Amino acid sequence: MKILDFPDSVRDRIVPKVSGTYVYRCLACQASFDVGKLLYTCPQCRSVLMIEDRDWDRLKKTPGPQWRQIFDYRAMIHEPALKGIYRFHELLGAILPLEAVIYLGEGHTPVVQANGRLKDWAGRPFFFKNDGQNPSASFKDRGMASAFSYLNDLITNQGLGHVLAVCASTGDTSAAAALYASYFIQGVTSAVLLPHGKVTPQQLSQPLGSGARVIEIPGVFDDCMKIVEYLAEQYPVALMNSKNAWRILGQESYSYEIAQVFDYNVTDLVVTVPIGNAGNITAVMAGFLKLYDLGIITQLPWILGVQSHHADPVYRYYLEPNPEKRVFRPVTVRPSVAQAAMIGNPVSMPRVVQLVEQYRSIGGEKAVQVVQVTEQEIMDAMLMANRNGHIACTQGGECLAGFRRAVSQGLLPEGKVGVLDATAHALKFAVFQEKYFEDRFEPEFGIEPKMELQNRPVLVRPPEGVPCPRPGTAMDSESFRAFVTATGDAIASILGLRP
Ligand SMILES: N[C@@H](CCOP(=O)(O)O)C(=O)O
Repeated sequence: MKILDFPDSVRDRIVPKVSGTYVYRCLACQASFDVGKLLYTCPQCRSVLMIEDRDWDRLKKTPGPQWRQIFDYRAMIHEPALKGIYRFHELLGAILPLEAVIYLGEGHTPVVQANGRLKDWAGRPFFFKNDGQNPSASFKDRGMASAFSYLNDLITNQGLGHVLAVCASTGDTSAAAALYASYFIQGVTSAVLLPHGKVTPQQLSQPLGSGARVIEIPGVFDDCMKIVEYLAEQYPVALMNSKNAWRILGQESYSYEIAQVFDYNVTDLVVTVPIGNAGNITAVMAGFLKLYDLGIITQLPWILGVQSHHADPVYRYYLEPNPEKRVFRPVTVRPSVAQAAMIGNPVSMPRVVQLVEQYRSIGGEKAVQVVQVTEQEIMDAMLMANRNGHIACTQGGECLAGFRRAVSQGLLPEGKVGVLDATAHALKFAVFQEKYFEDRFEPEFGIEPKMELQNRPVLVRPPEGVPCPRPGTAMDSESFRAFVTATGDAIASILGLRP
């Protein structure tokens, strides 16, 4: 749609202008710092940072209904920079000129309703939001679009020289960082740090294919994270993990899209996310709080965080009902099929603590809840989902298992509707499906495959004496007919077909 075709009420707001004053805000000491340079922790007290718009209140001059119109109409303009997360430019990147935006097709992922069978299994109606349909096949692309657009602005407009983008990863973050870095013609290269043997082959192939330097170390993600934090403190590198507050801003788009898809009526929704490094739940809460503050939504949806019993520090923290008595203790993780969330010391924990408090102060105690699920539940739920038309990864399975668990524990009253985060594409985690189907899980996972959820290929050969096709060798038509008939009949018998 051309600018002149938009209604007068929104026309001059469709293409956003640079506005606002962004600062890094330290969550502990409240000091603020210029966003003109890369910063990941507070130089004064070393706590994590969030990005704050000092001129936020200017956005309140636009009433909520008008914001909704602007965002809805913006979906109709053919401007690449506004096709992805920057449809919500004013909320997550107001200081960035559109020319700096890196758009690789991220965002606006499908929201797919569960069919009746799956709804009954879960106990409540729900939708999956398929973030595996992002360009590198996970939700991390949202945050990377933001962090790399910011880098692009520093390079093109603020004289930053060559940047080495580094990250620690369980797989998805590295795939996304390497993909976005590879888009730059000059100025940015990437190096990713992975725990050796704890990333699926599909995930390992992604940064390799994008040309990143891939470094593996013994240990788990938490160990890799400590090393990249050290690198970011000691060397001139750009840290692309969600410790980087620009990542959080981009991931807020997940909430904005949910609000938009549900016509900004999110009152009954239970937005369900797995918790790993906790950047995602941070961004989701921050996003809905911003929408609420601007009157774009009138009530906050509930948030349900889910953790495996093999990596559950956040769940344990909130087990203590008295906020005064809560103490955060990192845990030593055990093997998890929800490998992306196999994290014992989430870097965003201080952000979570503050945002949960803020969120609950508006939405009530139940507005944020955290549940724990078993590895068995995660696998069973993922397979159930995918047998009912979805493409959920193991973390998507974790969400469904958590949602179902919350229903069975009476945490989600009648009338609530889930929106579950399928954080990555199922294909990235196919190894766990294979282990389940072939009953090859190592004992520490504690997973007993259920026969009704297993599936194996069946090799059908024609009976002795019937010729078989061989690659590169032509068959005469009579032999080929004999092969088709014998094999077809054998398959029909397996499938129980009658002529
Ligand atoms: N699961 C993550 C872990 C790192 O996450 P980040 O969002 O903090 O960068 C991954 O895919 O690596």
